[in-house]
Amino acid sequence: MTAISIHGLVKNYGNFRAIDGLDLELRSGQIVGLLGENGCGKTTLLKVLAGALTQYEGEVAIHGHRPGPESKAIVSFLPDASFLPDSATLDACISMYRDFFTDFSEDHARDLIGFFGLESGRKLTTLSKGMREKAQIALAMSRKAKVYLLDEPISGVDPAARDVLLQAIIRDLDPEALILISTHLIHDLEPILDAVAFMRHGKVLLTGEVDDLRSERGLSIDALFREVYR
Ligand SMILES: Nc1ncnc2c1ncn2[C@@H]1O[C@H](COP(=O)(O)OP(=O)(O)OP(=O)(O)O)[C@@H](O)[C@H]1O
Repeated sequence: MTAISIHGLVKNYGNFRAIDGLDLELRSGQIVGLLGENGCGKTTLLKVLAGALTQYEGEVAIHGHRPGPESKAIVSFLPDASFLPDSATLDACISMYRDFFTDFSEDHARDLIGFFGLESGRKLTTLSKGMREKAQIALAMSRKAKVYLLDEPISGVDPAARDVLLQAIIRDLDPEALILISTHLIHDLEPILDAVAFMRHGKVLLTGEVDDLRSERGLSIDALFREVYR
């Protein structure tokens, strides 16, 4: 089933074209890595899909809905910048999510927060970057969404903890959900990815299932990335 369908997407910031006629079709039930160099448009694309950027041209559909209230109800978006109020405790953040999102499971969030070793009474200001990322992931993944858009979710997490964190992301995941995850940490993400979309200059350069790409090219996705962008 098609989860995301994009045709001819163009997004300009003033005179600068950040997304330049992008086409992409992604089906449900897979974890897709959105990969590409700095500034190629990954965050911009995720923001359009999340409904956070509304001025664009082209066709964008998420389970048949243009980005807007109906799509936001089924999309869990984890932006790259911190979006939670600094002075709030994790308990307060959990309450906010409970109030905002009918598909949010407080039990699941508390379970993940405990699993990550975070105390829910702590204020966000007292958390390190990596701890904060873990908290944000716990909240975003505790919605029963159809589509998860995760923008660089583990960039601040230490290498030893990344694996555990990734396993926690996919634990209890609805097999019909789509996760689109932008990252530069390809080597770390590769074990959980089903497919990838490589971007360059606001377009999709290459897409495919990771197993197909690895056998066709005889390279890991990490090595393929280095070759493509050399
Ligand atoms: N608000 C903005 N105003 C003007 N230009 C912007 C704005 N946001 C992004 N851009 C430009 O659009 C292009 C795409 O940016 P974007 O953040 O989508 O890239 P990215 O692929 O996520 O990069 P990175 O890997 O560094 O996070 C960049 O050239 C960036 O400078």
